[in-house]
Amino acid sequence: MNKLVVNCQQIGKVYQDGALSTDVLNGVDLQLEQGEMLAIVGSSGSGKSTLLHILGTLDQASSGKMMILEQDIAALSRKEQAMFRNQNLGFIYQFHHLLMEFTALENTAMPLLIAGMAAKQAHQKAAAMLEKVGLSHRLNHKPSELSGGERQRVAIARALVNEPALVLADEPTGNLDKQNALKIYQLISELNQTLKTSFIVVTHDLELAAKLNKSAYLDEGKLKFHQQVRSA
Ligand SMILES: Nc1ncnc2c1ncn2[C@@H]1O[C@H](COP(=O)(O)OP(=O)(O)OP(=O)(O)O)[C@@H](O)[C@H]1O
Repeated sequence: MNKLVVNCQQIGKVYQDGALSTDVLNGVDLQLEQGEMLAIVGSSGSGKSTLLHILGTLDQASSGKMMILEQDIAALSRKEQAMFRNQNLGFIYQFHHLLMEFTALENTAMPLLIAGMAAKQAHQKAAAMLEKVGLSHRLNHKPSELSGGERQRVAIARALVNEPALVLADEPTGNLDKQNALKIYQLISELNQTLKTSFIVVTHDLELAAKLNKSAYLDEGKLKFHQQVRSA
């Protein structure tokens, strides 16, 4: 068995707002091996984004145990968690969240600069990653000068530039037409094959979900797995 990138046991999440308490997750178990790609589907409000935020160490579970890359996340301070995120995790959102005043190259280099890499080396790595996503001819374009699909590819390049072991994607194709959505899937799949990156993808797109190694749906606060559709 490959290394476990995610190992969660009985994750629970209750949002508490004064007297109002909302039970969202209620015993999520999840194991993901290095290089696996998991799709999570589920109805609106079932807790998909909540789970993704917890897995991304951006929010805390109310109960349960979570190991990411064999690290007990609860044992880390907030500062250590931020460093852990920067070094090990990548994030892709439905809306790209690129910085509008910066070019594709500068946006992509950002995680490396934050990690302390020298600007020249960071820009070289960013350019190489933008080439992988087919954008070497758009390095100096700002987000407003790129198409929707191109912006999403920059966001993917930025998520992958520091070679994270795990990428968490929230509706990565939700904002794209069918053709661009397919291109994004192909890109994710290629990067998964070449870099052995693991992906957890929250999506409403059942066609996309069916293409990944594993898929599960969130229901009544628990993850229920569909039969594995293809091996890693
Ligand atoms: N900060 C919060 N405080 C209280 N309740 C919250 C909070 N954040 C989310 N919720 C509730 O938790 C539930 C799950 O929300 P979440 O955003 O995780 O669902 P989702 O499955 O991602 O939905 P969608 O597919 O519509 O994006 C919802 O009922 C939501 O109202």
